[in-house]
Amino acid sequence: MKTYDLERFKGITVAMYSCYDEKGEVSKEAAKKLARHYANIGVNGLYVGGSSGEGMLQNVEERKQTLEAVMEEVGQEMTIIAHVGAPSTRDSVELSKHAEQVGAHAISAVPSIYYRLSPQSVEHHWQQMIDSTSLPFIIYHIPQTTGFQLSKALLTKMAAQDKVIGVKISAESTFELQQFKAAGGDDFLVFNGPDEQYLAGRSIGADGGIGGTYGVMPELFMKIEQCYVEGKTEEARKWQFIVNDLIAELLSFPSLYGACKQILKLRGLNTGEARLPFLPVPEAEISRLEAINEKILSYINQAQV
Ligand SMILES: CC(=O)N[C@@H]([C@@H](O)[C@H](O)[C@H](O)CO)[C@@H](O)CC(=O)C(=O)O
Repeated sequence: MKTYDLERFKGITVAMYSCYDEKGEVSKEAAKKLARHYANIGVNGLYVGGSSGEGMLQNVEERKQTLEAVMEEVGQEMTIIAHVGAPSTRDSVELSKHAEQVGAHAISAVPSIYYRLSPQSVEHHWQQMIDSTSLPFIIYHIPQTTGFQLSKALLTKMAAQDKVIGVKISAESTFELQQFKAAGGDDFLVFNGPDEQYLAGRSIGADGGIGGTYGVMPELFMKIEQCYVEGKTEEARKWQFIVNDLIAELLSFPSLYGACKQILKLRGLNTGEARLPFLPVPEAEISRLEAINEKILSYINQAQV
């Protein structure tokens, strides 16, 4: 049995978008406002500095500032997972130590990116972070961006450590999710990554989900979760299908992050532009996005979680 409190990580965790000012610099103020918004809705946790959080497009200092803002605002109310993965092990360890200093509840990391690494290198990279703090560690498996295919053998080896409490799987295979859950065992958490298959992930063994599009409609994912827990399968499917149509529309913009951040802006939560190379919503497409925002708000109203 793991010695960490695993319950606190279950449920809906928003992969929080980055927050910048008008000059494109990290805005602690905007990050606090956004984090507060999610806390007020009743979201369980935040995943800070991951893919949606553009951690890989920020330097170490910017990543620290973002995490500090979130911890200062909601660190006592929500479960905060700090994504500390960086191309170099050195930066990843520095971010891990910082996450512990500011009180994050767990650290998480992708394998190092750009270079094609051996499983031994990735294991060593992760182990350096794990050994640098007393925090629990969540593996972030996203092979479509990192190019690293995590094997069941390496997952099983890592999961044997008390500190390695789970894996966030953004690969689109529920088979793999189920296999990783089986390999990790009952006291090993599996987080669904693809938002389009939250319900499928839960049904096949995920303990919760971490997702980027949750950021503009956490209430709808909380609704799916509520229906799932209450055994209302048909209703859960209905909401998942609604969410999927919305995600399909969001994915039709030049960048998903740009579209989601523009939606937040329409709601008075100005998080700045997505950082380049992620493109903002073109001026000519703003009215289409406004219509999508209205649709999402109307579904949120109907969901009433
Ligand atoms: C490949 C990818 O970026 N997947 C996203 C999803 O939230 C994704 O944006 C969503 O399912 C829409 O396709 C998450 O799994 C990533 C995530 O949670 C993160 O921001 O770290």
